[in-house]
Amino acid sequence: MENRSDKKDTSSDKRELHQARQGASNLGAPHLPEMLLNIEDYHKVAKTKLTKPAYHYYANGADDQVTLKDNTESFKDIRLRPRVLVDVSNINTKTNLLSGRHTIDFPIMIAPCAMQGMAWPHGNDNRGAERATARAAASMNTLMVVSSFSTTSMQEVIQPVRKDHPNAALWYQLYVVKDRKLTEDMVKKAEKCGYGAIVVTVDASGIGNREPEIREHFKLPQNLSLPNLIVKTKDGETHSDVFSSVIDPSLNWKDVDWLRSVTHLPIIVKGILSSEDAVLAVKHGCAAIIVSNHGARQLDMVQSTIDALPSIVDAVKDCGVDIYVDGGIRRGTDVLKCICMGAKAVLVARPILWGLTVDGEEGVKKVLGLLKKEFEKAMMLCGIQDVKDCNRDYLLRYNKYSKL
Ligand SMILES: Cc1cc2nc3c(=O)[nH]c(=O)nc-3n(C[C@H](O)[C@H](O)[C@H](O)COP(=O)(O)O)c2cc1C
Ligand SMILES: CCCCCCC(=O)C(=O)O
Repeated sequence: MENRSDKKDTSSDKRELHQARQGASNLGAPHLPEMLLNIEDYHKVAKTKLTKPAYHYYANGADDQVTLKDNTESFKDIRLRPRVLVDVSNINTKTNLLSGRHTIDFPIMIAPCAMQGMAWPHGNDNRGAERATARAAASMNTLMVVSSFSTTSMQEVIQPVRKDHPNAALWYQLYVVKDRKLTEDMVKKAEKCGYGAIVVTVDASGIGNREPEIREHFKLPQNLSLPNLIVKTKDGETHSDVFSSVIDPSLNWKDVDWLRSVTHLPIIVKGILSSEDAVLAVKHGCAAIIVSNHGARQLDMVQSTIDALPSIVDAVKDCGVDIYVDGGIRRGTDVLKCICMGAKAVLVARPILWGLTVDGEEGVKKVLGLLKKEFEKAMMLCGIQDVKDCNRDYLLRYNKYSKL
């Protein structure tokens, strides 16, 4: 594929890959995918396969990337407090979403991720990437949120996957664009072709300052396009230019009411970091909230999402809305901490891109499978039989050893 090159491997990337291979061959692993034991293993290999600009676009955060680090590090400040002598011979991770509208096998969903085409390892069919991710989600019985900036149109993602998996659960992530007619058309199209909810992203009035991708002159490769928004990138235009030319920074709560008036689909707001905004989301009729800092790609220096979660849960837990969270989730124990803290489910983005880069649909399935297995094991070893029984008694604030 045009946008891939083996030349950009740094010696430290190569060393890491060699060590990963070495480690696995010491364990007698037969070939590469077998020895990718965790999300970080997938990340290391994906880094060697992507072009440098694409890697930096996917991996990095805004400004000094303080929040990017916090998103993962904050999980370490929370420790688990297991209970013993509980029958954990059957672990139940099935999760209902949006008052039973969907049931997923385990509470880990795929977050909206723009431009997956750059992570597609199988050459020419540029519509393959998001389709592969959708198939992987469906075959694992979980849910994918498709980005407005997908490199495959929303219809071309959902139609083929629904042939094999008629109940495949997909939501459409909406960027509200200046052209409200186009926004409305996107929403109506999503409803018509079978998406189960509209996830409106509210933390991107402009694109964050992501210096590594600016240094790498990142832009969408010529062989890819953004068909949902009918955006054709012009020569010399950065993706940040494209974003500012289409996205509407005047977006406000009245638009959420307007969105509700143009569709029957549930509206989910993505990008909530304060309890005040969570309460407003409930007042404006949203069906769910995604606690998110956009993978630390927008405003640096905001709270990590696991730290923002408890006060939001406390503010709206009795209001009948689902609360989901994303950001820095890389281990099953991270998932468990989120669910015990009060989230109904989590979403992951970068781990999915690493899986897709390494092995297409299979890679995404493996990544989801790894997280699922780790989550089940964490539940089992914590003495939790059913996701419904997760609560804050299983958590400790590490530094103070105090209960949450
Ligand atoms: C490469 C990339 C593209 C993204 N594109 C979108 C997008 O189109 N819409 C959106 O709402 N969020 C987008 N996000 C944010 C994710 O949906 C999610 O909030 C965040 O990345 C989760 O953190 P994680 O990557 O640490 O799992 C993107 C994230 C990444 C890494
Ligand atoms: C012109 C394409 C901009 C896509 C922005 C997608 C996004 O949300 C991200 O975090 O990146």
